[in-house]
Amino acid sequence: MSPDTPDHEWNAEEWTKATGQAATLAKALPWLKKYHGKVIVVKYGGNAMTDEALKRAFAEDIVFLRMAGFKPVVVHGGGPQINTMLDKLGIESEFRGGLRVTTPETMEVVRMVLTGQVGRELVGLLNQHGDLAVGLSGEDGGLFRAKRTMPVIDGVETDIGLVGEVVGVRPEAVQDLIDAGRIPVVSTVAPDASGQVHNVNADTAAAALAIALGAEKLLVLTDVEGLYADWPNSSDVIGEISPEALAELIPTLATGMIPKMTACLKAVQEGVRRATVVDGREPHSVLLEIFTDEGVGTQVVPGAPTRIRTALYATSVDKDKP
Ligand SMILES: Nc1ncnc2c1ncn2[C@@H]1O[C@H](COP(=O)(O)OP(=O)(O)O)[C@@H](O)[C@H]1O
Ligand SMILES: CC(=O)N[C@@H](CCC(=O)OP(=O)(O)O)C(=O)O
Repeated sequence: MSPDTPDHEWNAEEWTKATGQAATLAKALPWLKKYHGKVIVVKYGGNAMTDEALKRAFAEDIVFLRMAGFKPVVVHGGGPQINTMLDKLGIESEFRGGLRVTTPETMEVVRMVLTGQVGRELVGLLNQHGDLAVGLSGEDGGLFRAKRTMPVIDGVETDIGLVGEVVGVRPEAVQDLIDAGRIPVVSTVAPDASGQVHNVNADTAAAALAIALGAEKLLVLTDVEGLYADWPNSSDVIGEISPEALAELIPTLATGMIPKMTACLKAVQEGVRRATVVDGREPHSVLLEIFTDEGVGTQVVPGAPTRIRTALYATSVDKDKP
């Protein structure tokens, strides 16, 4: 049934369903009160955005949050989509320390795919629910200022090309959209002081924006259940962890989890109340995370003792959920 369905006689099944829905809505009240008017930055990851049904569910969640009085801001990645385009063009690409080695040629593709393809698609999906989304990139309105980064890989500072870290944020353009009731959708290419555009990991950019906006929460979608305590040997998930304990763990992490957890750590260290990594393969994972006590994924919260739980899915360390 929808708001447009004409009134009619209930049957027993419909009545049970409707009372269940009313109970679910009533249970959401504490979270609606907690987050009403608050900014939540949601980082939508490349691997969690390759399935059509998941994409539509994500768009519904974000529009739901906005309609419920929250202020969601979407920062998107697009690693898999960049890989596909680089493959088509016959350009080789490698990752070091979870970051893409970015030549000037690769940079052109990154910018085209993130801002011209992935961002556009996301805006289109969100706008099927009422034209609230507006896309912008780190180049717009001086949103991000990047500085070339030299990550430490195996103990050595390494040149990986046009890869930047965010050293400055002017959140006004995003704040204006929020104030106008819109949903900003941000892609994460960013110029340095000379105007040279750099490739910025989307988790890193999402954290920088969450800090600059004074967000209540940073929510990062990924393609695993959370941060595994002993990846890839066990599927035990860290449910909750303090920034101090996470800082100790980061040097032991691998691949994409390095920038992701570093971003969560920085966000919480710099004023975001909590940062959570959730499984974007789960439909409606954003609503699940926000409207449940139990919590899903891995939360970084100041003062939290490390809490480890067994995985919800038996084969979590595999990429594919059963
Ligand atoms: N301790 C860990 N816990 C969970 N995943 C880990 C861990 N260490 C490395 N990984 C890897 O990091 C990946 C997530 O990073 P990435 O692929 O960059 O995510 P996304 O594309 O969603 O931004 C996981 O799929 C997993 O292969
Ligand atoms: C420097 C760097 O690695 N940039 C990323 C930017 C996109 C991104 O972060 O996408 P996901 O969130 O989907 O991984 C890249 O080129 O893939």
